[in-house]
Parts: sequence; structure tokens; C-alpha cells
Amino acid sequence: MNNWHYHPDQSLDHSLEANLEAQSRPRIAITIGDPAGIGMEIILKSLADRRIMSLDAEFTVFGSFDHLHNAAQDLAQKLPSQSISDLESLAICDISTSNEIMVGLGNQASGAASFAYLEAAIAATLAGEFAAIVTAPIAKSAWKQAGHDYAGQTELLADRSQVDDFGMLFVGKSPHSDWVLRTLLATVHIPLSQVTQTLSPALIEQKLELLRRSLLQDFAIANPRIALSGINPHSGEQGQLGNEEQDWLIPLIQRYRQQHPDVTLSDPIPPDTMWVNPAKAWQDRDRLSLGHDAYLAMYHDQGLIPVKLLAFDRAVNTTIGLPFVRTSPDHGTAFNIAGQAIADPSSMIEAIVLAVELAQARATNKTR
Ligand SMILES: NC(=O)C1=CN([C@@H]2O[C@H](COP(=O)(O)OP(=O)(O)OC[C@H]3O[C@@H](n4cnc5c(N)ncnc54)[C@H](O)[C@@H]3O)[C@@H](O)[C@H]2O)C=CC1
Ligand SMILES: NCC(=O)COP(=O)(O)O
Repeated sequence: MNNWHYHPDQSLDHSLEANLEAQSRPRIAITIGDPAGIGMEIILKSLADRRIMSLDAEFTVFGSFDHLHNAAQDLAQKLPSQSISDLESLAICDISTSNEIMVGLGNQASGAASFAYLEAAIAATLAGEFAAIVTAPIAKSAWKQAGHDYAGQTELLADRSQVDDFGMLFVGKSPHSDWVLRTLLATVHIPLSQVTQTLSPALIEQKLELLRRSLLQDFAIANPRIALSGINPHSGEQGQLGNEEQDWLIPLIQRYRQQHPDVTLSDPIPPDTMWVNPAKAWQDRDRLSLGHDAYLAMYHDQGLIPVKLLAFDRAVNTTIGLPFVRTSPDHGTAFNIAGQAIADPSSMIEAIVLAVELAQARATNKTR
């Protein structure tokens, strides 16, 4: 077992050889998330997956060694040995936290623990130790109980990175057509009642710019086609079902098109039909041309209901705008099935694969 503690003052190897090796073989931090949820299970299953084992990358798991040990022992009794990673072979950054974790119940102790794991991974990554962080899910309510007032991991990552401009982008590659669905949320974890007052021309322009930069930097798409959703039913039906589209969204789009001739931006597409064409591109290789490079959804469920319907086991939550790569599965802590050994690791596997791909792409861009 390679079990170590990270210290912020630890000296780093900045030699040319070390940097070159890190570029082609990125170092990836993986946090275990809420220890009462399915995080450790999907990580141990993912790290035993053939696709992950064949990646040219180095993984370090951030979490409590004791919790990982207990989870591995429990899984070993329920599953064939080759289906979970051997703890002895893993690099673990051991962060000891309360032992009073109750599997399946997020609480103050589990919230304090998952916060500490992510804090340590961010500190090590900002210090140059890792190119990417893959986070297993946390429970926002458990963070709140532990006194951490962040809407989610995304906001903690942005805060510690001193970044104001960031976004939640879901990325999923279709197993049927290889088409990639990318959905950015304009607003994220706010009550539905606050959506229309939070949306503004400045916010949409900021998200479009973030998306444009991420498509170029992370996905090498220089002339993206971006589809943008309306806010109201039928995109407002010329003001009869809501005024936002006419009052500011359509004028903003017209302005944006003049300022960014490199981007093809749609009119506000009625939110109920926006997802018909991406669903066709997802399902059918012959209909790839119906898909856009990315979609901007106005609020959480407008974007994530179609993402999860199409791609629950494929989609990856990425944070764009950070100085490093961050990915996460698209699902939550799944407390209702924790400890049963039935959690599906597919989205976690995709999150790890995408983190490695994005870290390699960024390293290549840097050397150009
Ligand atoms: N990236 C993150 O950190 C996320 C965290 N959450 C947090 O997770 C907690 C629970 O949220 P919910 O809305 O219940 O969503 P959830 O995704 O945890 O669970 C929804 C349903 O999907 C099932 N499910 C989820 N992941 C699964 C997997 N890998 N394999 C098999 N079944 C799976 C669960 O058993 C449950 O029936 C909340 O506290 C929320 O804040 C939710 C979404 C993302
Ligand atoms: N619904 C997505 C989600 O909850 C992700 O939250 P986080 O990655 O910011 O913790």
C-alpha cells in the first residue's frame, strides 16, 4: 500500500523530466465524497475496471484509510474479488475523520469528512501535485449540518481557486453514435422560484463566453454550434407566456452573433422540443448532423432531466473555468443503496476517463 499524507509545504519535483512525465501521464486526485454514500464503492469498482487500468495516468485516492478499508472488506464479502480494486495497490492520501459514519445516512460527521477530503485534494492540486480532481458525490445537506455553507463541491472548488467565472457542464458520449452531448447550466442550485430573477443578460453572456472557451480549450472546437433554450413555455409565445425572451434574451443573442462570428448561436429554442434533435443524434449515427456542439439550459432540471434520461450511466459533471480539470459522476450519494454492493460505477468510470483526456489535452495545449 502506498499510503501518504499531503503537506502544503512538501517540496515538489519541478524537474524537466518530472514535468514531461506528468504531461503524458497525468496525476489524478480522486476524492471519496460522502463516506456514508456509494462513493467508495464506485471508486473501488472503477479502479478495477479494465478501461481505467489501461489508462496512462496515476491515481491517488483522498479519504479516510479506515473507511476505505471497511468498505473494501464489506464489498469483498459480497462481490467477486476481481470486481473491486485491491487496497494494497492504491495510493491513498489518508485523511482521518470521525469513525461514527452510518452507512446510508448523511449527517454532520459525514459532511465534515467529505468536506475535509475535497479541501485536501484542492490544496494539493493548487500546489501543482495533480492535474485533475475527480470527485465522488457529497450531500449538500450534510455539508450544511457540518457548518459548510457552500451550494456544492463546484462552489468550494471555485472559491478555493479564487475564480468567479465558472460553470457546471455535463458531458456524455453516446455508446450508440459516439456523438457527445454537452449541456451547460445557466443557473444551478437555486430554488425554481428564484430562476427568472437570477437569469440576466450579463449571466447568459458570461456562460456563453465560458462555454466558448471550454469548447476551444478542452474539446478543440474552434467554431462551435451552440443551442440555447428559451425560459418560458414555447419560448414565451411572443410575450403571451412570459416576456424574458422578447425583453432581453433575443436582443442579447443578436448582439452576441455580431460580436462572435466564430460561434453559431441558435434562437431561444422552446424548452420542450430542444432535446428532440440531441436525442436523435445520441441514438443514431446517421443523424449526427442534428446535434449541436453544446446546449445552454436555463436551470438545473431543464438541462439535467434530458441528460439523465439519455445518459444517466454516461454523463459526467465537469466544472469549467477552474485552473485545473474537475470531473464527477452525474449522480448523487445514493444513500438508499449504500452498503448493498449494487451501485453502478459507469458514470464514475466515464468521469475518470474524461479527467485523464482533459488533463492530457490541457498539457498538450500548454506545450504548443
Ligand atoms: N456530484 C454530486 O456531488 C451530487 C450530489 N448529489 C447529492 O446526493 C444526494 C442524494 O441526491 P438524489 O437526488 O437522491 O440523487 P442520487 O443520484 O443520489 O439518487 C437518485 C436515484 O438514483 C439511484 N442512483 C444514483 N446513483 C446510482 C448508481 N451509481 N448506481 C445505481 N443507482 C444509482 C439512487 O439509488 C436513487 O434511487 C443529495 O444530498 C444531493 O445533494 C446529487 C447529485 C450530484
Ligand atoms: N446536480 C448536480 C450536482 O449536484 C453536482 O454538485 P457538485 O458537483 O457541485 O457537488
